[in-house]
Amino acid sequence: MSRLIVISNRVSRPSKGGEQGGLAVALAAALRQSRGIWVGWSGNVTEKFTGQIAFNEDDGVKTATIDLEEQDVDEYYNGYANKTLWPLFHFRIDIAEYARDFEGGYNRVNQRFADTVSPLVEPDDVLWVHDYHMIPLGQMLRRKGHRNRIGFFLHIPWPPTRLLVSLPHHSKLVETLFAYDVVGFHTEEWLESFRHYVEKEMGGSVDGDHVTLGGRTIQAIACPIGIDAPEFIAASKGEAAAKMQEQVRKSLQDRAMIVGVDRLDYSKGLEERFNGYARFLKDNPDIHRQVVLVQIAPPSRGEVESYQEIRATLDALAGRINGEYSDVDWTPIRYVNQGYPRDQLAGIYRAARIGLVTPLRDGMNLVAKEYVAAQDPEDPGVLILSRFAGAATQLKDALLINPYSPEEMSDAIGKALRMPLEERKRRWQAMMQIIEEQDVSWWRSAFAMRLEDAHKVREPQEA
Ligand SMILES: O=P(O)(O)OC[C@H]1O[C@H](O[C@H]2O[C@H](CO)[C@@H](O)[C@H](O)[C@H]2O)[C@H](O)[C@@H](O)[C@@H]1O
Ligand SMILES: O=c1ccn([C@@H]2O[C@H](COP(=O)(O)OP(=O)(O)O)[C@@H](O)[C@H]2O)c(=O)[nH]1
Repeated sequence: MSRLIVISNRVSRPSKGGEQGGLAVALAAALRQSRGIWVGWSGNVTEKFTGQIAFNEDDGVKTATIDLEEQDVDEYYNGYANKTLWPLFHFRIDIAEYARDFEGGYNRVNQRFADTVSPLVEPDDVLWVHDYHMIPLGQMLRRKGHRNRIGFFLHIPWPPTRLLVSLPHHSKLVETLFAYDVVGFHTEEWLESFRHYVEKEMGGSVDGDHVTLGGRTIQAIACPIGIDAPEFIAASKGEAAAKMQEQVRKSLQDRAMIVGVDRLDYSKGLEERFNGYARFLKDNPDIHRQVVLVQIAPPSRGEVESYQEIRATLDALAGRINGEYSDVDWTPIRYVNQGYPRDQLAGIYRAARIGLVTPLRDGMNLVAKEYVAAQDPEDPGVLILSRFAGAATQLKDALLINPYSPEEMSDAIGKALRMPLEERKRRWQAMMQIIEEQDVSWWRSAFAMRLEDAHKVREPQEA
């Protein structure tokens, strides 16, 4: 087995236990098996960039991290990644910011990562680069002479061509993807948009999974990420989950709970969700005191203005809805700005009659899969899912809705609350089958196999 080098903005530490995402779990297993290494930003800011690499080993996973300067964080992470690419790739060109400094900082930090990774790379290593923070990294590594297999996975949507062209130097950025051997997306829709851009905007060609530009052929594939299903099912039956479930149930006093769990991000559609729920309250005065929406929304990317704005909007909206509908002994929305470890989240999901997952646009959305996996098979809750989440392409037995429509959301909540046990079980079983079949290990192996094959394509190209 070749050694795996994973490179991503954030590096997860396995010993943090309950706070780990499925991605971290899957990659940690592969890194352990191959005695690989995970490279990324430490999350720390240093006065002057030194390039010094901090090596650590955490539960058998080796990590190599670097500190960044304040200007790097401003221009690369807060700037180009989260003020430019994130909104644009989530179709929000109205709030995307285009500044030369951001682009410069993004390229500078990617070059810092290339300089960090390069001396660690051995000829047989397989490299796997993750997400929109690191798009040009592969090209920078090729320029340093590395001929290894290098894959790239985009965890967020790929926007339609007519939106992508609003990015200054868009083709320069997209061209860098042709340094990779395999480029992965969560869904066929994002893949299709990528192919469309390459054909229409750059004059490239597409032949099945092979996409060619200027004599370079890469494999571009759709490969949806999954969760660590066995681990999550076990967590939902574990002690921490049971304790949390009991605590939540007691507080509900027999009311049906609707749960939302999202980073506090405008792409997650929280404003529209609150409005949809308010519409449900307006349409169903008889059910008022029988439901509670628990919205868990840990703050995210707080240095970015659009995130400060959505936070203020939601504070006001939750207050307004609660003010309008609350009674002395009932509050319709519990709005919680703190995060929970995943083993406790599993208990919260299990206590909820409805999982309300309504992003306006989302690469995948793992919360939707976790909600389903945490349910009691004998009495499962109902998932209401935005048709604009990547997860909707797999979880077709959820109640799929348009998150922009308060009426659709209101109707779906009513339908979910009334749904007979047999239908709930049937829908849950169908979703669970996919979640278990296409779990995170499946995702990792499927991508790794493509990367293995890709090398056979790459060699003749370079001969
Ligand atoms: O690192 P942050 O800036 O705090 O953001 C957290 C992560 O958010 C994004 O997640 C995406 O990846 C998920 C897994 O594939 C997917 O389910 C979800 O739809 C995406 O939004 C981001 O892409 C990650 O890089 C961030 O670490
Ligand atoms: O309080 C929280 C809220 C979320 N999460 C985890 O954060 C991830 C969110 O992933 P998702 O794909 O839904 O969205 P993203 O935030 O990556 O865009 C999921 O694994 C959640 O279990 C968590 O551990 N604690």
